[in-house]
Amino acid sequence: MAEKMPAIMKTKPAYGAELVEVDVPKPGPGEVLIKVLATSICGTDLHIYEWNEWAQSRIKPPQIMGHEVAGEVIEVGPGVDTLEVGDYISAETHIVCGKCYACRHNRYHVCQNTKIFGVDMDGVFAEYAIVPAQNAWKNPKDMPPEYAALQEPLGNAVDTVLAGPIAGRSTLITGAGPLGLLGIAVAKASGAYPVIVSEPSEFRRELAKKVGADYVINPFEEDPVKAVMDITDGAGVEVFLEFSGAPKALEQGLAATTPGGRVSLLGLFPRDVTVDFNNLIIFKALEVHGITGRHLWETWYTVSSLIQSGRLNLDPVITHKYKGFDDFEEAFELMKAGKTGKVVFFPHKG
Ligand SMILES: NC(=O)c1ccc[n+]([C@@H]2O[C@H](COP(=O)([O-])OP(=O)(O)OC[C@H]3O[C@@H](n4cnc5c(N)ncnc54)[C@H](O)[C@@H]3O)[C@@H](O)[C@H]2O)c1
Ligand SMILES: C[C@@H](O)[C@H](N)C(=O)O
Ligand SMILES: [Zn+2]
Ligand SMILES: [Zn+2]
Repeated sequence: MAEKMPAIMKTKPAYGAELVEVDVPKPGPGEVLIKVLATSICGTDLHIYEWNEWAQSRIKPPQIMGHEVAGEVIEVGPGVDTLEVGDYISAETHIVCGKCYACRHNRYHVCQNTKIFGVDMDGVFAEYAIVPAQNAWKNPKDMPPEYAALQEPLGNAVDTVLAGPIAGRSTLITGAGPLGLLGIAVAKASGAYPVIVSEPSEFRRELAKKVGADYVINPFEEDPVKAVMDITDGAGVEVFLEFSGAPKALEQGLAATTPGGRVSLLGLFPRDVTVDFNNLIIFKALEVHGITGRHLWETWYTVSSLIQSGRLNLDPVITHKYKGFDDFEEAFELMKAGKTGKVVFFPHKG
């Protein structure tokens, strides 16, 4: 095996990243080394690339980027008895402590000591990467690597869509970025109807339709609340799923939700938001969920089963595939311009 490998690294506290040659790492106790078969770009990677305020406060360059991954175990570190060479795995990216108050209540998804690959330590945008054995998820051998890598963000979408009943429920999804598109796929596979999507980008509205949205709305050209009321005969939607992080979308979605309906919020807002709590939430008796990460490990079982069921329409979500990392800057710039769904790298060119 090679001793050096290419990796996309955040080398400096500034915009961008570099493709560098680094040593192939050695797995320490409790870790495995994987050959990365597929790895996809998350919005968080874009924030790190752009070096926004959040990235500046959290990331300590130099560091290999990336956290969504599928790979084959090629070396097992000391003390690992749950994995062996040849296993085909994906990874839960949250490394949880198992000791804090939340963990001891089985709320690992809100562990207060969470560390994340590619955020708090070297990540997976490389030919080989280290994964702690406790974070590995074994995949069926016939799952395509690009789907296997998508399981992590799919977990975010599954927790958002399935935070309450969805089958046969009218559903509004705001934001059809990569996460919202996965949300549409999960909602459709789970029997939601009609699925109404509000998204300003024409490119992404088209993708939303391909994934299965029943109606798409441009919120910059028509009033989404009126459009939802027209589609639902004045009732409003039973389920509102927020995937945009846009304050206006939150307000419109709450207004478009039927009294007694369910609201699940995944999108992260760029600043504090002001909402008319009395009229839009309390007097409407809405059920509101904040969504973060994935439930360990229930969500992974659901995600894996949904993919294996063949009912998730994922192909239109994956808009860009790259062999190797040579064109990584193009990939990030396209994603930044909103001209992509999910972008997947296959690090090994052969
Ligand atoms: N809570 C979590 O654990 C978690 C995990 C991953 C991502 N996120 C967040 O989820 C959100 C979605 O992630 P993504 O990668 O798809 O982001 P993204 O920025 O690519 O997608 C957001 C989409 O919302 C659209 N949008 C903008 N204004 C809108 C409006 N007024 N109404 C409707 N749509 C609007 C944009 O055009 C874009 O397509 C982000 O805010 C991200 O930070 C949260
Ligand atoms: C870090 C973030 O991007 C990751 N996808 C999560 O679920 O938490
Ligand atoms: Zn992510
Ligand atoms: Zn913990």
